[in-house]
Amino acid sequence: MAQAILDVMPGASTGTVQVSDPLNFWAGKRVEPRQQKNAEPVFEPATGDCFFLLCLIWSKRDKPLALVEKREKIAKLEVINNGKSITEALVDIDIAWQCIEYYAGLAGALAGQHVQLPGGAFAYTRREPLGVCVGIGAWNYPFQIAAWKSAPALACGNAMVFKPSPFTPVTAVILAEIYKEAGVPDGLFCVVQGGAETGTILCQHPKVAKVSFTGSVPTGKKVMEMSAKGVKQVTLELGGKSPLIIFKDCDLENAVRGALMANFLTQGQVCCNGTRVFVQKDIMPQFLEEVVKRTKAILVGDPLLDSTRMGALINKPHLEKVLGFVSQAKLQGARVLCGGERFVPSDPKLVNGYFMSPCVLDNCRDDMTCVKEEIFGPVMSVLPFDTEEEVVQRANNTTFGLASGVFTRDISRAHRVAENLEAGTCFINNYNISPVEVPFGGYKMSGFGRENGQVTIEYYSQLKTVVVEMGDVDNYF
Ligand SMILES: NC(=O)C1=CN([C@@H]2O[C@H](COP(=O)(O)OP(=O)(O)OC[C@H]3O[C@@H](n4cnc5c(N)ncnc54)[C@H](O)[C@@H]3O)[C@@H](O)[C@H]2O)C=CC1
Ligand SMILES: NCCCC(=O)O
Repeated sequence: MAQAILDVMPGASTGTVQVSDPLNFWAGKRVEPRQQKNAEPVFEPATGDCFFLLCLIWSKRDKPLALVEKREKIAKLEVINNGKSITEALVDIDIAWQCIEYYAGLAGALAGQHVQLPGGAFAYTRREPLGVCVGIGAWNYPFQIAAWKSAPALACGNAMVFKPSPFTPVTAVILAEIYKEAGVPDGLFCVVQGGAETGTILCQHPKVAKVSFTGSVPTGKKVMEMSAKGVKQVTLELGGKSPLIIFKDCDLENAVRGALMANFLTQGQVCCNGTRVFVQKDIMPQFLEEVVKRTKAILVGDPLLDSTRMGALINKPHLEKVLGFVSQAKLQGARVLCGGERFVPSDPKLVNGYFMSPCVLDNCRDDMTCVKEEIFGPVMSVLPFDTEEEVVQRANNTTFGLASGVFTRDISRAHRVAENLEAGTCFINNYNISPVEVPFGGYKMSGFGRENGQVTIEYYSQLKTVVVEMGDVDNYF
């Protein structure tokens, strides 16, 4: 069971862990897939070695041990599977735990409304579950995404079948076991492994009432299309190309920190990253000097070491894709101020890992591919601007709308810019913090629906109106 995986962890170091336990969770226990075919290797990003064989087809039809106690072990597994640094993985597990606590608390606060009607009649509303919800996760925050989707779903009385990304199948099943230990009835939270085919089966299943998806825009469109056929509700957390606007009156030190937070968490593989960094021309030289100095100082390497600040990208094709964006940016006239190359750590066991040096691009223009498309890697594009009006117009000139940020000491400007930016979140004088109390989700092609915050209850429940007559029926016939 989970212990089997978790018990190997105390002595674990990068390159030593092999996972052999089944990773599907059905009817209260780990189970092997019914058809053991199409096994695909899952690679450890830091070493490039296979550490698990995942069967992609699932044909099944038909006193709590706190998460906080398992925190470090889950974080280590997350690192081995995803490649992010242990420092970040621990934060991710904490956020997952806070999310579960938050919605467990909100469960008892679900309430309807009482409406008085003429003649003593009245009506009330009830929040009821939707039924079976499907969660489809991405590989950048495997455990956290499973928690963000399942916690509100279960709090509202639904069941959830969760499908992790086939690149990061390892930790969702541990969440299932934690729920079981906490008393969640068998079958209420299941984990099904697989890729597009499994995701399609889940989205098309007639007994599924809702799909909550995190991933790319093209796949999100397919999920929406399939769900539409069954009139299923959908939450879509898709990609982004978010603007971060830095005005000359900012606290420069904080703005630089914010730009790093906006670009380099999880090796830059974060949907809400502020990858278009607009800097007011007057402070461009100081900003670039400081941001480059700090970017060069980011320690890339073994993600299980406490000192490491940036680990490995998710897989080889993705690393090549990100490096390809940098090459294309150069061809289109961008200047690489630092990084943007494959990085080979000195530790021999990491030579085949998917590491790259974090990159800052200068001389960028709005029409460049690196400025228009989601790179999903550690690549920051810096763009100069003159006026507030101009920068807001340029910031909004994108089909995405997930997040945005502004650094300024002018409080009126900060709120005006926040109002005018077309994005689901605007950070003022910070970036990429994820308090569970705060709704998270997109505008435009970054999706719709929300995760986190009280409002998410509305996306995992339906409202029933009960009308009560206290007198005689008024009969027209
Ligand atoms: N919004 C975000 O947080 C994320 C965005 N991305 C973006 O997407 C790009 C591609 O990454 P992928 O992992 O291939 O993303 P993807 O969007 O294809 O996959 C996300 C999830 O959807 C599942 N899936 C794939 N095809 C499906 C289908 N037809 N029906 C139902 N489920 C399906 C996958 O198995 C995975 O669990 C990345 O390079 C990045 O730009 C990737 C991960 C997270
Ligand atoms: N902690 C932020 C998660 C955002 C994302 O899913 O990419």
